[in-house]
Amino acid sequence: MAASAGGALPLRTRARAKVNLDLRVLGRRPDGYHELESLVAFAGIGDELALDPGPSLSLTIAGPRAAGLEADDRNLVLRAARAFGQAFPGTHAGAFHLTKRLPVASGIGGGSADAAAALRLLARLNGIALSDPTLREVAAGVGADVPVCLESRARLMAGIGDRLGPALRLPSLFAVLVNPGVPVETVGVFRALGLAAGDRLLAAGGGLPALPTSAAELRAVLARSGNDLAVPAQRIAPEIGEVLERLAALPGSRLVRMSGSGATCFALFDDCVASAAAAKALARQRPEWWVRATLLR
Ligand SMILES: C[C@](O)(CO)[C@H](O)COP(=O)(O)OP(=O)(O)OC[C@H]1O[C@@H](n2ccc(N)nc2=O)[C@H](O)[C@@H]1O
Ligand SMILES: Nc1ncnc2c1ncn2[C@@H]1O[C@H](COP(=O)(O)OP(=O)(O)OP(=O)(O)O)[C@@H](O)[C@H]1O
Repeated sequence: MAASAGGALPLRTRARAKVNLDLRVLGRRPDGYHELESLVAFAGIGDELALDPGPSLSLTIAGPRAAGLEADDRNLVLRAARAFGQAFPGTHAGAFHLTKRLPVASGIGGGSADAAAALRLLARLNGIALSDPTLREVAAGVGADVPVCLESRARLMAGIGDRLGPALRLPSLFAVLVNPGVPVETVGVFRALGLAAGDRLLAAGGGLPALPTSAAELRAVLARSGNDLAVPAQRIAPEIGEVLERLAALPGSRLVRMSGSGATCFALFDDCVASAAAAKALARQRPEWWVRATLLR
């Protein structure tokens, strides 16, 4: 991208994929939203967002996953930027350019990561701290996953995504992420869970007993939990069943799970040699699927 009219180079940030390492649904609030508890990590892969500071707000989109994603007012980058402008009157914006690499509506929060990336760039441009309470409110107003994506650090997420624990230094996990190419809308998966508003099922488990010091220890902790949205998501997208089966059958696959509301699933491996070989083998089996080896941390 060329330098902006004022000579300043565009600001850039990576919008990393969010992965729910586990996810418990505790109940449904009277307003219809679901109370969750989830250990969230972030992948090395993601979209990229650039901001060329200037007088008017705009968005262009390119990249391998841009097809079908409109740069209109519904786009989460523009929604986040408008909400920022309303919360911080008189601040500067400019021309955003999004390179879309993550599959859309896939349970790894691509749109939320893009919205959070827009807020990070606007905060940097206008000298606002990421810890600013108004910025956090803006993030929560754009979407449930946006607050955790603001810093994109591993942490426990609770409430409807608005209660965040401290950033965690998790052991790095060697993962393969797989999406079968079926978009799954989050709202439908929560609906398929079938809870009535006001249903309160479980008390919060309180998260990790102690911070695991090795990937094997973390995997052992994760093996005791799951993703409560996997069963309703499979009713909507039965392909998820095949993704989980194929991931589990790969040599060296240690733990297999769906992220968020699906359909992206992940498998964990001992090292990058095993995860790279597994990704290659699965891409050969199912060339039309989105398959990526990456580090989660
Ligand atoms: C499933 C997760 O991805 C886990 O990280 C998130 O909870 C979903 O986050 P998100 O995609 O940012 O969700 P939003 O765009 O805010 O909400 C989409 C819809 O999902 C439902 N929703 C979302 C979050 C939540 N805790 N309870 C809900 O019931 C609501 O019907 C909402 O209208
Ligand atoms: N920049 C964007 N990138 C992706 N989706 C966007 C964007 N802007 C708006 N959307 C819309 O937001 C919806 C959710 O997309 P997203 O890719 O964030 O889903 P997701 O990965 O399932 O999210 P989550 O894991 O947070 O539930 C889609 O219907 C999509 O059309």
